[in-house]
Amino acid sequence: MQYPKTFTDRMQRMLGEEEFSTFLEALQQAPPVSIRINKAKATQLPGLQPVPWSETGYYLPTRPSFTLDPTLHAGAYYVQEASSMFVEQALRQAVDLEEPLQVLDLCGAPGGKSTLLASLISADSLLVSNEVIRSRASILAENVAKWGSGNVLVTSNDPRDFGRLPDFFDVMVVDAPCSGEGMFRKDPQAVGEWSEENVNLCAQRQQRILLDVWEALKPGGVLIYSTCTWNEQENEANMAWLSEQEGAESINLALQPEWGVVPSQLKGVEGYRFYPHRVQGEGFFMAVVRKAVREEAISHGKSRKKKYKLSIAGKKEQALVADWLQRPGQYTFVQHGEKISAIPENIFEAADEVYQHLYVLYAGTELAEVYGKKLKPLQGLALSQYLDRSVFTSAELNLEQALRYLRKEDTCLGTSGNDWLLLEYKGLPLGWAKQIGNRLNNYYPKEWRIRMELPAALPDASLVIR
Ligand SMILES: C[S@@+](CC[C@H](N)C(=O)[O-])C[C@H]1O[C@@H](n2cnc3c(N)ncnc32)[C@H](O)[C@@H]1O
Repeated sequence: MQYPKTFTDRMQRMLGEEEFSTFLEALQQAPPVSIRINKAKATQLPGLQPVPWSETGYYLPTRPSFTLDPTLHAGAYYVQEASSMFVEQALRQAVDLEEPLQVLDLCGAPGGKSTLLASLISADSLLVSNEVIRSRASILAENVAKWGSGNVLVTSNDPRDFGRLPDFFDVMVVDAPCSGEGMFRKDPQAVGEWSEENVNLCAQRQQRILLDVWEALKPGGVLIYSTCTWNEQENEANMAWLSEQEGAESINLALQPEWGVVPSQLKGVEGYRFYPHRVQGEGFFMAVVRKAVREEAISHGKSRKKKYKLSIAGKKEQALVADWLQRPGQYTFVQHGEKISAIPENIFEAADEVYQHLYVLYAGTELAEVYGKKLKPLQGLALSQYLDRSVFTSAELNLEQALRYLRKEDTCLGTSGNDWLLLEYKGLPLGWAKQIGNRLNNYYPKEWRIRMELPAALPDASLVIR
């Protein structure tokens, strides 16, 4: 692979002659494959090598066909590049995760950081997972629903819209769009798209994004900034600029030497660099800063609102869905058109505030759609970590049946009746089917279906154990 000369010259200056050659060698190696498991759905994987800075990340010895593993579709794990799991250290070291928090993941799609954040924050915390590009926001909503934590709102707004929520978030993750130098090994197309001019454009865009959302961070709140590129402009220089411009203070993280993470400093702000010859992972940069606390705290409209944007579901509808989730008393059931969703009661006020100002695509746990006097259970419920499975009739599928179901093919299990059936694979719910006599109607969401043709021989590729 040929890399642009301005890029290699800069990396050589940055790393020095000797280290630069090991760096170039590492770029020729196959990228490692890693996953992060959803502890609420799957157990730890003792046979696999852990990602050192993550409690739930593992390396796989080879790349399986993830599409053919129904447990991935069940939200039991997420395929995530190992370096980016380092966000976990920022959360664990710089934030009190026991506290109820309002967290924003600004550049959220496809959902690697969001699903990680959802696993780390407490059940009383709200995660707003945003993605400005609408088509990508739908993929984000799909991955959030599969993860099933129920305390996430997926929004699709431009960063500037967050100015409507001043001093709202305790924590913000800005995993900014960047020039992607750290992805050169994994994605050769990134090499073709790279230019010095694009680096400058990215750096300017990142500054704009940071300024746009800064107002939404509470004084004393924590910003986690990351990119998957190595040039200083998009990384340390942007953080130093933010610190000068807005008085942000650097938060320094404790590093284990064996991790191989390289700390960097510019104008008092510390950053963390990931190089493929030092870590098992792709190129990555992260820095953590705290917004200065103002002398005078500004009141931010905590007074009780008169009119809520969210509508509470009718008593009749609430009674029908109330026992579908474990601990139903902890939720507020809301209705939007035909759809009934559950929002944890403790985050209802904050969720409503988000609804007042942003475009919300997915909220909490989508439970059911009302049709006539009946309810149709929704995919969000099947994948919820809090689904009360004892309420529904379920059926275990074998691998081929599970994959055919996920392809949205018609399925026949030799059952009969007219119930809703929760279809499972290895004890993990995949979705719903409706029995009509001895026929089964497949209710898997059509936008989520597997499009790949099934191979003649199906290997049991499932990675996790329930
Ligand atoms: C590095 S990716 C995010 C990856 C994601 N955080 C994850 O861990 O899966 C950057 C995201 O920023 C979005 N984006 C592009 N332009 C943007 C802009 N002007 N403001 C905010 N986000 C933008 C992209 O669509 C992309 O999804």
